[in-house]
Amino acid sequence: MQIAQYKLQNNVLLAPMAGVTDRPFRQLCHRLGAGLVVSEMLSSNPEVWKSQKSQQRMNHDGETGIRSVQIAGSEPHLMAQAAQFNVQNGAQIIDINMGCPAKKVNKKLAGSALLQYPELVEDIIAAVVSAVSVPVTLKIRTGWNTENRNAVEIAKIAERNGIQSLAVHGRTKACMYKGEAEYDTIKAVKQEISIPVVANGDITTPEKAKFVLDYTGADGVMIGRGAQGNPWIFEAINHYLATGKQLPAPALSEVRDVLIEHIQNVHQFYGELMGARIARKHVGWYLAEHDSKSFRRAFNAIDDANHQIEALQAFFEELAIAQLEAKSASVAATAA
Ligand SMILES: Cc1cc2nc3c(=O)[nH]c(=O)nc-3n(C[C@H](O)[C@H](O)[C@H](O)COP(=O)(O)O)c2cc1C
Repeated sequence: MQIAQYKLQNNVLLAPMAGVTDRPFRQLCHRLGAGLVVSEMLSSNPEVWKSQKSQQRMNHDGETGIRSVQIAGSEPHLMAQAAQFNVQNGAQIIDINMGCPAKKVNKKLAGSALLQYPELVEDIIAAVVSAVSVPVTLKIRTGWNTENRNAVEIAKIAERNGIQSLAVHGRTKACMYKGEAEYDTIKAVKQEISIPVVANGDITTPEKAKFVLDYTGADGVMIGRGAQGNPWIFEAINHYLATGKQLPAPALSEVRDVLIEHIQNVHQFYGELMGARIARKHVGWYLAEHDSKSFRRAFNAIDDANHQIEALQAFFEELAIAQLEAKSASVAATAA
């Protein structure tokens, strides 16, 4: 997939997720095969740029891969200013958020609330596109609610105002995250515009990614929650799309090494205190599928990097021993 001058390394993208796709996680997903990673959203309100959270979100020092930065807001001139500011700060793509359903965002008429106002959508896109020389992409939902599913109208506005790629989450704002994503609207969008279309929503397996690509004709897929604690999903999908075959799940030792490297990077980037909090979230996601409730409870009480790493090492050692014991018990049972 090509976004203006940028040829992506593949068509499986990481979705922006505030509170999840922090810089260390994005870098990890990029290293493990995501075709493009998009930053968590940044408000267009310059008053909040000085906050520690915004400063960290704006820090691109040493970031590898194409730096796509998402902005959210509702006033065209502020959105244009935010786009310029982020480009000066290192953004190589500006992504506009018209998909977020959060009350806090929607009550300021930003995120998916904008879908109710196509004229304002056009003004924002035109202002941002003319303010920067880098490609501008857009992320939307299928509409505000079922009665107003206007993704095709918004897509046409986006294309004629210079948007270079459009990601569509197959739910309306009213759906929030309930029910299942639908892909008919994404298919209709793809048929009506010629810029790249990226399908998003409930893609959590390689088979689902293939189904959605085939069904919608989209140019790429975007993975959100399916990547939480599972940065291997990009490689798994890419491999399946290329060969029709499944990759084996990562070995326990690989999960351990990647998770520990990730947690070290989180501490390095965010510092001890905030790092410990962010690390807890990610560890919870990585270990959700293991029998780890009591470990996670204990882990959540640890607040320094070294002890967090030591605890993870001990957890994986125990898990490896338990797996070996289970294997030899099953071999013994078969032999008996
Ligand atoms: C915790 C969380 C935070 C999110 N933050 C953003 C955001 O900052 N910007 C955005 O455009 N979408 C955001 N989204 C929406 C996702 O990008 C994506 O569209 C949605 O999760 C559906 O994809 P999925 O089913 O693969 O998760 C967020 C979703 C979640 C679950």
